[in-house]
Amino acid sequence: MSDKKITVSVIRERKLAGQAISMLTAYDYSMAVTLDRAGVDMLLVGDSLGNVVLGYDSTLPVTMEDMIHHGKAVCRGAKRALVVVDMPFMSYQVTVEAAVTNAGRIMKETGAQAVKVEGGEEMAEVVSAIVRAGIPVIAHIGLTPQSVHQLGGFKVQGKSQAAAQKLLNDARVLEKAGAFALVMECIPEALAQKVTQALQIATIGIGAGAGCDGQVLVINDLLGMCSGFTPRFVKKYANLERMISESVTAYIREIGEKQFPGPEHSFQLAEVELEKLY
Ligand SMILES: Nc1nc(=O)c2c([nH]1)NC[C@@H]1CN(c3ccc(C(=O)N[C@@H](CCC(=O)O)C(=O)O)cc3)CN21
Ligand SMILES: CC(C)C(=O)C(=O)O
Ligand SMILES: [Mg+2]
Repeated sequence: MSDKKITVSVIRERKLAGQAISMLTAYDYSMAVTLDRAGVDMLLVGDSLGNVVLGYDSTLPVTMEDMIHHGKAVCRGAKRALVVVDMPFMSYQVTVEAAVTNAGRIMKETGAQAVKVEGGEEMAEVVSAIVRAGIPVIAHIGLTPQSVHQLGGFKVQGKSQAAAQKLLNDARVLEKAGAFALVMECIPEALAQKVTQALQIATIGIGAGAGCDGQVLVINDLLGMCSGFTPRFVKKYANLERMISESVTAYIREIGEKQFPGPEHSFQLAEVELEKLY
């Protein structure tokens, strides 16, 4: 594996070559370093940090300052992976001008290579304006968590013929608007496959089946570090919560038993110096 920086052109070439694309969320420096070294292609500073890092029950309270703060940390750790920062709720929905200004702030202040925005055809103008400013954009359709109250909950999208047709149309319009990739969240596998075949740009699925050009997951879900969040699309590759809990329990016990710190963790004073003390 080459350690050259992944660019938007590399992602385009991967789609054409039929080579799978891997993406994971990261919210801090040490996780970014670890995932980057493991070879993940793209790191998403997701607004899911609202849930996972900040403890909100949705992504709606997340601010530009939150995204920039965590985006900077991730960019410092990502040598090879392409870093994408989610635009937070209300940073791009009010006016096209504000959307471009905020996308520009994210690029200037974090060093990310792209931004991501949620929404279908209604976001085409925003996407093309940001792209015109020279900023690569990933679009995001299907279950768009910033619209959870309009969607009426976290439910699979595109299940009726009309809803599926709208998503296919949204995808085509967003490609035309200049998005270089498309995240599809919680939609039927056959629909995601149809969209993937219809587009020249890469599709990245989360709960959208194996027919996408790539996959994304929230890192805490994959590692088993977010108790209680178990939608169908999550595969737990580890149980870090248990490992952390067992490690900390051992630490507490060893403190009580004077097992920690041992001599190897402590600094010694020469006997002659000790004798001089009065
Ligand atoms: N830890 C975490 N992981 C995520 O993937 C994630 C977040 N947080 N926060 C922001 C959004 C919210 N997301 C969610 C939240 C809930 C479901 C969910 O309950 N899905 C059901 C659908 C059930 C149905 O309609 O049949 C599922 O079982 O997958 C899906 C995505 C995805 N994002
Ligand atoms: C789930 C992914 C696609 C996302 O938008 C996030 O983590 O915020
Ligand atoms: Mg998001």
